[in-house]
Amino acid sequence: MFTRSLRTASLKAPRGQLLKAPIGLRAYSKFPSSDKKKSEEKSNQNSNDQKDSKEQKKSPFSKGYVLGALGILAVGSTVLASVYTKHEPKLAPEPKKGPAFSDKDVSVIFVLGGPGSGKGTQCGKLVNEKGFVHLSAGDLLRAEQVREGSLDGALIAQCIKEGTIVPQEVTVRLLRNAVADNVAKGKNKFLVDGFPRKMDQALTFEDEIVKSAFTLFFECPEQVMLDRLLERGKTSGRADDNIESIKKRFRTFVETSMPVVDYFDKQGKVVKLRCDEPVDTVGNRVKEALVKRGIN
Ligand SMILES: Nc1ncnc2c1ncn2[C@@H]1O[C@H](COP(=O)(O)OP(=O)(O)OP(=O)(O)O)[C@@H](O)[C@H]1O
Ligand SMILES: O=c1ccn([C@@H]2O[C@H](COP(=O)(O)O)[C@@H](O)[C@H]2O)c(=O)[nH]1
Repeated sequence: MFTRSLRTASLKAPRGQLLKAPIGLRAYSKFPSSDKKKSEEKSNQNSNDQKDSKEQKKSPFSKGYVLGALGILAVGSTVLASVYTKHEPKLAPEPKKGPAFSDKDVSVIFVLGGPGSGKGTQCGKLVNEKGFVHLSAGDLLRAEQVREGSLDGALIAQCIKEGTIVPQEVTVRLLRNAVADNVAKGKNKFLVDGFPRKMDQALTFEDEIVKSAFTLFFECPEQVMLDRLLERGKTSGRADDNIESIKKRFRTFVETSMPVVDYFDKQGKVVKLRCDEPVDTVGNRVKEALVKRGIN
């Protein structure tokens, strides 16, 4: 009530004069008026009210009708909604897709080992002697890094320099494309070199591309690898063949990549080879290991 009177206060009028404010406000007006005026006003008010109530009875859009209709609509829509919710079909879980290729048609050997253990060198020999396709994850990343229009170039460059692992989405995508391109050309024997370097990569590759046949693991003392990499760094032009990056790569290898080797080892799928001997000696060991696994 006080609030309503306050609202009328802005309507300035001489003392005793009726304010031309809306009906609701007039009722709360504090300004005095004569009795006659009061009774005239009251009778006007009553006749207005009677008119209103007659009109309300006549019109289908009167307050009562509208409120009633709205109520019916509200109840009806609630009932309908509950019926439809009950019968709404539940979303079926997405079916698991499985690898793109069967390991009966496509043969993948993972080649792992510390940086500088000689993976690339031995893969090169097997390409010439056994007709494998050599896919080096590092080479694919380096090519992507400098590819015009690549969105991942800067990220790849930073990971390589820091010796960290590029997010799997990037590397798995590059490998998936490379495998598919080669399969389309009728090639089906792959050496996947320097991959998987992290557990998520191993799981995604085997879930989405193809299950690996086994892993060749090159064991090599750290000092030997260091000497080889520093020597290679004199001519390789690689951003990570320097002492700072090499130390970081060694740490990543032990902390992040060795768990992958252990994971496959527990499945009996790792062939371990010493590789701190001349290239051809190591090469012969590799070939013997392949023969033992049925690859001639
Ligand atoms: N058995 C070996 N004896 C001596 N030197 C070797 C031997 N194998 C490879 N090398 C040399 O060591 C260096 C590293 O070899 P390679 O590039 O094959 O290693 P990697 O494991 O592929 O390294 P990264 O993981 O860094 O690419 C090369 O300069 C290579 O010529
Ligand atoms: O699966 C991978 C493989 C490589 N990287 C990055 O590339 C460099 C160099 O790899 P090399 O096999 O020695 O050529 C490696 O240190 C990683 O930074 C990767 O992220 N994921």
